[in-house]
Amino acid sequence: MTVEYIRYRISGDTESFEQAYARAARFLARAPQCVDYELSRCAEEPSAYVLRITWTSADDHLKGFRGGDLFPGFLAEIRGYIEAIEEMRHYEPTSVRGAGAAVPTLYDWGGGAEAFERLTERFYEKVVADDLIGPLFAHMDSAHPRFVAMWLGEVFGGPARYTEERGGYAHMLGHHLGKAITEPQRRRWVSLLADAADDVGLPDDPEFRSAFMGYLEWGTRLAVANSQPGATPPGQAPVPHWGWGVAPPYLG
Ligand code: HEM
Repeated sequence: MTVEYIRYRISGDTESFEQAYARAARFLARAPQCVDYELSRCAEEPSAYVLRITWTSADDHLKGFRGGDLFPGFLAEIRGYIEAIEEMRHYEPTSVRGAGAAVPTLYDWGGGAEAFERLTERFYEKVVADDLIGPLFAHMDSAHPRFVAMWLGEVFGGPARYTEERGGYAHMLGHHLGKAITEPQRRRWVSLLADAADDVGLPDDPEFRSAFMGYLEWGTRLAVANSQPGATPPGQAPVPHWGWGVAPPYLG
């Protein structure tokens, strides 16, 4: 991915400039090389604008988009502003990136470490009593519920305790390899965890529960695939960080 920044200084009619870009943006929206775009206006100096376009790669932009069918229509809309460009360059994103705390993490919303520990305690009480998946956990460590709470906490935006104290993704993966988990077992696992979430009073608002269940659906499908005989999943990978998706809590 590459990020293109185009800085403009518009002398005169800024409204026409914004309207021209609103029309040009229709071509960006249809371009498979374009990840996203945003035109921002300077608050301190309203004649200054920055257009940010994320492209799948610089080559995709320069050869794919510029050489493709959409470019002539795009250019026709904004040709009159080429003289007003002060900078037009590609930037490679660095590893310094992240989200602030304006939106709470699922971990905080869910109630933090204590809530996830209550959840897994209750969950594994149900698991060991279950005829379909109980036998898989017959030899589980008594600290297992706490370890899984640490994993879930880290995934949902809490401290990286599973990585720091337990070995991260590679360790979690090692526990699933060769277990040959079946689809009915996966479903039961998800269903018992959802029941446990109700039992211990995890938030039941639609936003939290849909994000929570989304992760469980994703994670359990991976667990099934990785547990099959002969599966060769990547041995090292980052612990996923799950967010709210398209429906964060409505904060007014
Ligand atoms: C989102 C899905 C899942 C997550 C996040 C998850 C998480 C984990 C973690 C973190 C461990 C290792 C705990 C430790 O450090 O000791 C573990 C072990 C294990 N998991 Fe999962 N798991 C998932 C799905 C499943 C499913 C669907 C099954 C089977 C139905 C399963 C069966 C097991 C078993 C049998 C172990 C080893 C237990 C033992 O210590 O004997 N997991 N899981």
